[in-house]
Amino acid sequence: MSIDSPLIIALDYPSLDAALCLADRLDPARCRVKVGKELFTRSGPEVIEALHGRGFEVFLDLKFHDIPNTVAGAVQAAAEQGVWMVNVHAGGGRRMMEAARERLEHHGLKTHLIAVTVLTSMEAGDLAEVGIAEPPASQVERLARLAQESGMHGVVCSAQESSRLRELCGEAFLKVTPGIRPRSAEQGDQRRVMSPADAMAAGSTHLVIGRPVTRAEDPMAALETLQRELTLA
Ligand SMILES: O=c1ccn([C@@H]2O[C@H](COP(=O)(O)O)[C@@H](O)[C@H]2O)c(=O)[nH]1
Repeated sequence: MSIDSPLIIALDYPSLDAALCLADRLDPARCRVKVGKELFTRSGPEVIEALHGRGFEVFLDLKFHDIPNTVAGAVQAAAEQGVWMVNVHAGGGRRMMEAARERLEHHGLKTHLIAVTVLTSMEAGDLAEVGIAEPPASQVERLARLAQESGMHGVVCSAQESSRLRELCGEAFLKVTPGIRPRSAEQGDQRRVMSPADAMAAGSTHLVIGRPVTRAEDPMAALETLQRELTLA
């Protein structure tokens, strides 16, 4: 199935049952779902099968970052499970990203392959502490350019960088943006945030939303409000 919605709901739950409990209330024609490190580490490939069985397109967000051969193998394993999207860290460098892309091409695997630039939880001080003097926006641009040259289909960035990346990398280059916060929502550990409507206006192609929906008192009502705000309802 191929859907138009930009929404990707992050199923950050500590068990398969909890994740499927929300998934069973979602409509796979109106959103995609994301499986991240916590859920995948607990449930393994079973969760992917269960979500596919319910008709969802799945973004497997494991942010691979290792030597090129290891990352290529991991990306191949993800793609062979039929996920819609998988990601690596752009900081792993050109050879790592190229090895991942070439492996998918070699096996005719059509999974979207994207690269994480700078985590949306990071701000300038965090980058400085790990030896990066550039502000987040410049580091994101540098890594997005490298990701595009290495054949990635897009990047994970914050929506604050989407409009600049639209100019730099073009409309078709995917800008998958977590750190989405409706105005009333708590920021939590996120630092480079934006509201859903502003993120779309800025050029994000996909919005990743976790806690504002999954931790809401009424997750389905929170999602409805979001869809109405984006005129997707
Ligand atoms: O830079 C990044 C990359 C990935 N994420 C993931 O997105 C969701 C966001 O969840 P919220 O609850 O809406 O904050 C989460 O799964 C992260 O692992 C990110 O936030 N930033």
